[in-house]
Amino acid sequence: MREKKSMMSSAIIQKAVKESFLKLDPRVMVRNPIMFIVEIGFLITMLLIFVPDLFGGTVSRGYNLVVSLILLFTVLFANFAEALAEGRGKAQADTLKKTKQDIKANKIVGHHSIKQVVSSELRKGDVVIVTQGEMIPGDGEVIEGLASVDESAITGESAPVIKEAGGDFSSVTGGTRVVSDQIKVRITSDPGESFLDRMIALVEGAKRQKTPNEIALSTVLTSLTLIFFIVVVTLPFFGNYLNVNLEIPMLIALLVCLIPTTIGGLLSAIGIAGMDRVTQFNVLAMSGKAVEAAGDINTIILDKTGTITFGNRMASEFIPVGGHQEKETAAWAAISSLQDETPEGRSVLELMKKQGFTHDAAVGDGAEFLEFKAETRMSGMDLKDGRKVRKGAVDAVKKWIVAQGGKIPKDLDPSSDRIAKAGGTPLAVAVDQEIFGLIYLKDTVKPGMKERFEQMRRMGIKTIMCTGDNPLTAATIAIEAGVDDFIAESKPEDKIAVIRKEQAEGKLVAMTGDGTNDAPALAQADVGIAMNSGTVAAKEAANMVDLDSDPSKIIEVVAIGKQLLMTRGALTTFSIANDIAKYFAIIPAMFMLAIPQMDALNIMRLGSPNSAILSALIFNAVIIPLLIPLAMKGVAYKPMSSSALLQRNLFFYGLGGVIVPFLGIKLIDLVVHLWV
Ligand SMILES: Nc1ncnc2c1ncn2[C@@H]1O[C@H](COP(=O)(O)OP(=O)(O)OP(=O)(O)O)[C@@H](O)[C@H]1O
Ligand SMILES: [K+]
Ligand SMILES: [Mg+2]
Repeated sequence: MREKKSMMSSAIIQKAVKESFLKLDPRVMVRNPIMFIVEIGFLITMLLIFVPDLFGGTVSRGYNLVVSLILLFTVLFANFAEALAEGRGKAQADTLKKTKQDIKANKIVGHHSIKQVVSSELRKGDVVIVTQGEMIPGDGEVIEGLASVDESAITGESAPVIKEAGGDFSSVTGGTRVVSDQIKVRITSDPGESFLDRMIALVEGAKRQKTPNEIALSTVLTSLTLIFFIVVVTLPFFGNYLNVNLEIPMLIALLVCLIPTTIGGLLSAIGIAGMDRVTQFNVLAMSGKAVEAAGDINTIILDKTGTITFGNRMASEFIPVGGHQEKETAAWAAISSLQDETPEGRSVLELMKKQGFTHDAAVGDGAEFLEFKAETRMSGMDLKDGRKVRKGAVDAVKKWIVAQGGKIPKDLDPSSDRIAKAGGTPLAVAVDQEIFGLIYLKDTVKPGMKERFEQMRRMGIKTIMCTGDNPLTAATIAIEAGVDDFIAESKPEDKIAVIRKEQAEGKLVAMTGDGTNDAPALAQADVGIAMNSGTVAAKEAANMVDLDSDPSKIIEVVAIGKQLLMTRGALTTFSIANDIAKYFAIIPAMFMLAIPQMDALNIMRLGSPNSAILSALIFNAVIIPLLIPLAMKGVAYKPMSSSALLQRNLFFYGLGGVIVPFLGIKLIDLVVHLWV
């Protein structure tokens, strides 16, 4: 995916040329009513080449030939724009399809036996073992072990990433390769529904649907076309009344010049290219609608761990409280983590070993494990002898202790505040009614966050950090990262509540997250961006997946969305403004053909009525390919408020749209007039 910087290869261009002819098929053309009318115009004038007086006209075969050729090229240019925009995605899809071969899989059957199957036989729920050097046969979740995985086939990033059971780094993608160790993976998708399948369909544009914005604009443009059609069709009656004979090819030329062919020809290319820019950015957008919504976002919700910080929260210190000893704190912390497969849990056991502490190994026998839940914000063990061991967020453990009639040691809060003020996460360790101490989980803010959030502020976007962590840690990280606001101790439902509240105020909300606990909020947000490193649940709930797992990339996604909306707006403005000049070229010419005394109307001083009409028509055709680069690359975007941008663009493309064709038509006429 990453080898895609070169904008257009000659292979893509060749293919697009071929496609532009194939798209002439009327069954394809009707989907674009504006260009379909041009195609009909082409067919009628072509007919007139052979039977010039079919409608009683006097226009020569040669003139009809020229008009019909210009119309043909107008349609071909529009088709070419669309085919070119589709081209890169199709080429990428071909590369991805090569990745998607049948992979050998070691499926676990029964209790311990392993059966070799091919990846296409795997179903949701199957468990496979993948060892160093092997390809992961399907999308899934690591349920046991830890391995480094080369995901370059999907993300283009060559550095391997660590995948491990439990926590937010457990999801693996089919078609990627394990480069060290061994993992047990539970398959989460049926054949044909994998991430790679979805990705292929996306870049191929197979499932491309028009966005609501696009549909609205198409409707307006089609209505405009209909109005012009009615005007042009009724013109001959006026002509009759004035005793002026208006020729059919001239009327067709007039109609084609008046209807918004520029935007009509480029509209779908703009949309496809916008989606493509997002993909080039290593973000998979499930719909164009999401990309456009990103362009209008007012608020962004981010989670803290793994999004703003690196998220590899490691235990770094045991801090005893209430007169206990460090070794007791370490031992109970370890016991609470014996079966805790989260990175946090495992780091507790590692720290205990590193610091030379031990715990009574027999304590864990026959104990019942309570896995970490975002709702309880605790994990632990119910021991066989009835004792309950817990570790978790300090406020959660405090509540648990109080509920059992226990007391909170005086030195707990000062110690936990010290950790929190340093940006760390304190976990309290408790047994029954007693708190033994704290675990200091360290985490670091990713570099460059402050600048990025500052950029968002300039775009007029508010950033809110939502974390399950305590208010003090949250405040420290919020200040360090430079977010506008934060919400601490938030459970999954609180994240949704924040989003709903913003939405109720009429705001469009984006959310980035990686955890299973983020999934509901990702679904509720107008734009939900999941990290590729995140859990399967998060990725399924979101409408975009960032393959690089870089949450700050949301800025670029917003910028691309804005750029897409702006490009469409700018070219629509340009297209409609354009028609004014054509009007001044064609209308006088038509009447001058019939009433030579109307020469005063020829304000553009064009060579002859016939050359004026051809020049306007040629300009109308060539402006489409000339604008293809702009449609594909998008108009320039700088972070500033939407209204300032809108004014700037209206001025630039509106005025430009009026002036450019006057110059263009005049120039073309200087040449065309030599022959006509
Ligand atoms: N394995 C664990 N055992 C016990 N408690 C934990 C464990 N992991 C995290 N916690 C506690 O639960 C809180 C919420 O953790 P979680 O990872 O769900 O946060 P979150 O809502 O995703 O927010 P963020 O990811 O932004 O920190 C943590 O701040 C921590 O205090
Ligand atoms: K036009
Ligand atoms: Mg999280």
